[in-house]
Amino acid sequence: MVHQKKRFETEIIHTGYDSLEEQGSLVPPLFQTSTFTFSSAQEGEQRFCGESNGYIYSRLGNPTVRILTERIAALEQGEAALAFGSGMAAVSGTLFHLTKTGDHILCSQGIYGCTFGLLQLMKEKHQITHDFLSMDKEDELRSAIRDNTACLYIETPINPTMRLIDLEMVVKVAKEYNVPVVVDNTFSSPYLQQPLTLGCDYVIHSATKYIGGHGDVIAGLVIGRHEELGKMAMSTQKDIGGIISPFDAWLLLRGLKTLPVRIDRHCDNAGKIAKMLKQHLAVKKMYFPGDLDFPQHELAQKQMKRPGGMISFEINGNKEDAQAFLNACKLIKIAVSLGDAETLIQHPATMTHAVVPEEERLKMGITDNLIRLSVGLEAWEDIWDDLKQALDLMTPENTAYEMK
Ligand code: MET
Repeated sequence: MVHQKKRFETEIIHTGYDSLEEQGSLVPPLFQTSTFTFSSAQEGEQRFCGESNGYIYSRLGNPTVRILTERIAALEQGEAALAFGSGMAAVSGTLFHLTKTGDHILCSQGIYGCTFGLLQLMKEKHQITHDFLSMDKEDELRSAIRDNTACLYIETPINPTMRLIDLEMVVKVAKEYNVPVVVDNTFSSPYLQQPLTLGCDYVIHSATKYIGGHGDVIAGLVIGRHEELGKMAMSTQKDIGGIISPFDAWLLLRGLKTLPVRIDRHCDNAGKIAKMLKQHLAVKKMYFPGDLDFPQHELAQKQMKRPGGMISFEINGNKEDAQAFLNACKLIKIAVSLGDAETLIQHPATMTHAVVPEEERLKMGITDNLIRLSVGLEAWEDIWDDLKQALDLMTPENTAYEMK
């Protein structure tokens, strides 16, 4: 199919698929098959040695997965994409692709707990070391890049503190040293932020979150240059095998179609909830890029189309108070993950970032009273009513302890 570039909201529905090539089926077919038959032994031989094009086996390629990867590559404005069985398979695939024993990875000061765990593993097994850096000053960044730095690994917004990294600045410095920049774009989705257009080299998504959007898939995506991803496919997919299932790719294609509509609604709801949260006495600090007092509000406006649907906040009190607050929520579900229709709330210190040692966790800004909220698609008034009744229990006259 000749691909003529259209606007984001159109590409997300049409790219990579022509219904007339599939008997008019409006929706891309689900090729739920492990293997593909050859018309002859010779054809099998030709496919294995690359002399003829065609599918062989779903670990090496699948038509439903191909539509997904072509579509996400177009949305992130990359040349190619790979789909993995989880966000962490996408992270580990990318980092294993970019590093060798003895290398160094420079990370944003704050990364998802399991990514932190992966870096520990890479250090123990392959002597691949890492450092964390706020990356808010050019000179500090220059001094932190070493001869053996294999890549910069960045989350922005950072899970769960919502701190941002100025990608334009980071790319400028990284290019001086010829170091690739990898960005986990999960919190924004390609609708709000497209790091490759700023010169970053790889974008990663936990597609489990906003891209799937319905809480029914675990998957990951990597977008980047054709040549590099081709090599990554040969190692991390052909040989290590962390691929997505065709059904999960099909579910992601289904979820993806409504991404712009969903994200706009997530953003609308989050903006309203943030305004209310900020005024509540039980809320000590709030971290939301759309808040005028958010220290990086200007950067958010420069780098992101809208501030997103994630809010973190500290409540007055300690870990037990934070847990009591979560327990008092009724409509809002206590769960990790994010980007679903349902509003989800979680306690990073004991859940998503529980594996990070306390000292490191505090350096990342994850205190015991920090709470992360993934604002869902419900009526914002109902989300707020639920938060308010739980927060009201935390005010001095009516403390969490009375609830217990
Ligand atoms: C297994 S814990 C977390 C899942 C997900 N990455 C989150 O941040 O919520």
